[in-house]
Amino acid sequence: MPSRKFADGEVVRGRWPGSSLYYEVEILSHDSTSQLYTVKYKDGTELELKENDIKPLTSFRQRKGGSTSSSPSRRRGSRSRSRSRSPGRPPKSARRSASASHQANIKEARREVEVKLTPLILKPFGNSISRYNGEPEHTERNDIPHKNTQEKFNLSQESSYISTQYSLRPRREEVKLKEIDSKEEKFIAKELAVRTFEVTPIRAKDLEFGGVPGVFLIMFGLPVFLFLLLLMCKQKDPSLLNFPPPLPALYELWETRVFGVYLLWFLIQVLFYLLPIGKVVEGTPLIDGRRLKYRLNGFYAFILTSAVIGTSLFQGVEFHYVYSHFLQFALGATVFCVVLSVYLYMRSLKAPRNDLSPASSGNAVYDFFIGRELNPRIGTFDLKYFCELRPGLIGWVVINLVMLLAEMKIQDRAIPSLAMILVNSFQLLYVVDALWNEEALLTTMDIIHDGFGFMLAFGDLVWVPFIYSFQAFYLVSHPNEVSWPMASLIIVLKLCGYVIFRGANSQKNAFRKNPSDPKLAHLKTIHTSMGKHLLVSGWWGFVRHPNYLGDLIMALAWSLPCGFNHILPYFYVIYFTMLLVHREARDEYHCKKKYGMAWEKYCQRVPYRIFPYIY
Ligand SMILES: NC(=O)c1ccc[n+]([C@@H]2O[C@H](COP(=O)([O-])OP(=O)(O)OC[C@H]3O[C@@H](n4cnc5c(N)ncnc54)[C@H](OP(=O)(O)O)[C@@H]3O)[C@@H](O)[C@H]2O)c1
Ligand SMILES: CC(C)CCC[C@@H](C)[C@H]1CC[C@H]2C3=C(CC[C@]12C)[C@@]1(C)CC[C@H](O)C(C)(C)[C@@H]1CC3
Repeated sequence: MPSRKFADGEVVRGRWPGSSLYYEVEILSHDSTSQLYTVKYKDGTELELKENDIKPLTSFRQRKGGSTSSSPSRRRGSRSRSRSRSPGRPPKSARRSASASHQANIKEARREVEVKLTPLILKPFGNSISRYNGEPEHTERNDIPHKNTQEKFNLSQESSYISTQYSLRPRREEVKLKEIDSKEEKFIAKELAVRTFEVTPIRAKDLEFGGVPGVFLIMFGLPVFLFLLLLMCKQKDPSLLNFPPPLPALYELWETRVFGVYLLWFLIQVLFYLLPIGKVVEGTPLIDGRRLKYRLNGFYAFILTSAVIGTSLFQGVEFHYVYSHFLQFALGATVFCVVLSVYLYMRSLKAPRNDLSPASSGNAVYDFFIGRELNPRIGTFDLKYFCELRPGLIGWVVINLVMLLAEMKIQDRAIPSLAMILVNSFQLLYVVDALWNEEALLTTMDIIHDGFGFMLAFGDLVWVPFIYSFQAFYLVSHPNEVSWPMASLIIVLKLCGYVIFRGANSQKNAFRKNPSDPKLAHLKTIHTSMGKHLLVSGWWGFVRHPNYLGDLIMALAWSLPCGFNHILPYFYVIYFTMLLVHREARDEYHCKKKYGMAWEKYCQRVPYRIFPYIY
């Protein structure tokens, strides 16, 4: 068995990829198969390095003491020392007086290479999406310091040791600036991509959702909970104090015809997804710098689905069938999701390492849940992207319509209740908004970070359509008359939530797409060592997740039309608060890792996460 040279926790010097600079790093772990060390730089960046790229601290001290090593770096070091009058070099005395480790690093870097910093033009990518179908590309002008300006080698505290916005190169290399700039642009872009999306093996303590026992519980608990909830809601008195009804036997719930209808629905959505209509855009760069292409036709799929549903209604298709077999549909969707998850896991075993999700861990149970492969595709058909917005989200609106029709039939109404109209129109607005702004999905954690496994398959295909339609389902058997003044208040609440939700999401998306957008010129930002900026005023200066706040206010407005007789219709608000608090914590963890000190500065300036003055 090959032995390892460095132990976990050891502080050593790690080479910054692509450069000859070494920085102080801590060894986090070692993968005996790939022979790679996972190391952590002082700014929080975690990378995998080969043993050759790691040096013990002592080897540097030796050279400092005037060893006669003839290594290339050493040679460069002596060259640089001979140029003691270089403007980039501080006087000797200043160098000698430095005692802090940060200073030592800077000195070490100076010995390694005589460097010249050339600010680079970085095309906006990170979370921005570039169009490739003929539309002009925006450049991140706000982020671009003046080109060709030579700056002193000055490593700011915030960027810890190296700001990836700058390139470092030996002065002796006499290459034309233009050539270097274009080469560096490519290198830095690739390096940034790697830095952001590097797949680092996750240690057991880093597993999210309570690790293996947690995800095991979620996978078995959630489907059971879903059926209990639906059964409770069907009861005459859906009080929590009542005993939950017993779960029916599986054979009672399984209906092949229902499953056939579900498959038909799924295939229709696949067909709409494959239609060559709508703009094609590129997603965020993957670990290897590639960008996948996505067709944005979700809104068209929604229009076409509405046309199909409208025609079917006109033809007299019995939509009540969905209501009367609601549990059977939920089971059909769950079975489909389990089969899909098994397929996704099996195919991921053959996927190349670069295609794996940064969230995957190497543990089979955990990876089955979180998803091993980041973007499973069959040809150009992207399974995760498709499932995230189409069958479940559009299905939710169709189920709401089914509930509206069921209410009229069961309660013998000529028109639906005001409560049902409010719930239907609020949630319709939410879904249409998501489909209209489909492009924004490409920058979410689900697409960039999480794999496609049971979590998203179940969330997208079962949880969203069958739980998010819960208020409408509740109103079918538990009517609630809403007065007009009350309805007006609820509408105002919904609109407030929507303005915050849409305002925050649009502001961030517009900023990420083009930080020099004149409409955003009034906003304050802070610079990060990744080269990107963070908004610290406007919606994002109010709380750190204003979009979650808006979403939660809207969630409350969806439940209020159900009245106050039972807590059950408020289940969505409770669950959603838990989901977003947990999601916020996950995002915070990733941002801290990505942006280091800059994120901490942002947290100081904007101390509340979701609820101002509360949390
Ligand atoms: N209905 C549901 O069940 C449900 C579930 C989940 C989410 N959602 C909704 O989906 C939407 C998207 O949510 P999301 O969870 O994907 O997260 P998000 O809040 O849209 O995005 C978080 C990302 O935004 C960037 N960011 C954070 N602070 C910033 C700042 N001050 N300035 C600029 N960029 C900043 C960071 O990424 P970069 O810096 O890399 O750009 C961060 O990782 C939200 O509106 C949410 O409410 C709904
Ligand atoms: C453990 C499980 C119950 C967790 C299930 C989580 C999912 C239900 C959510 C995870 C990501 C969510 C999401 C939306 C819906 C709910 C999820 C699939 C979303 C499609 C809702 C509309 C938004 O506008 C959105 C497109 C930004 C959003 C994307 C994320």
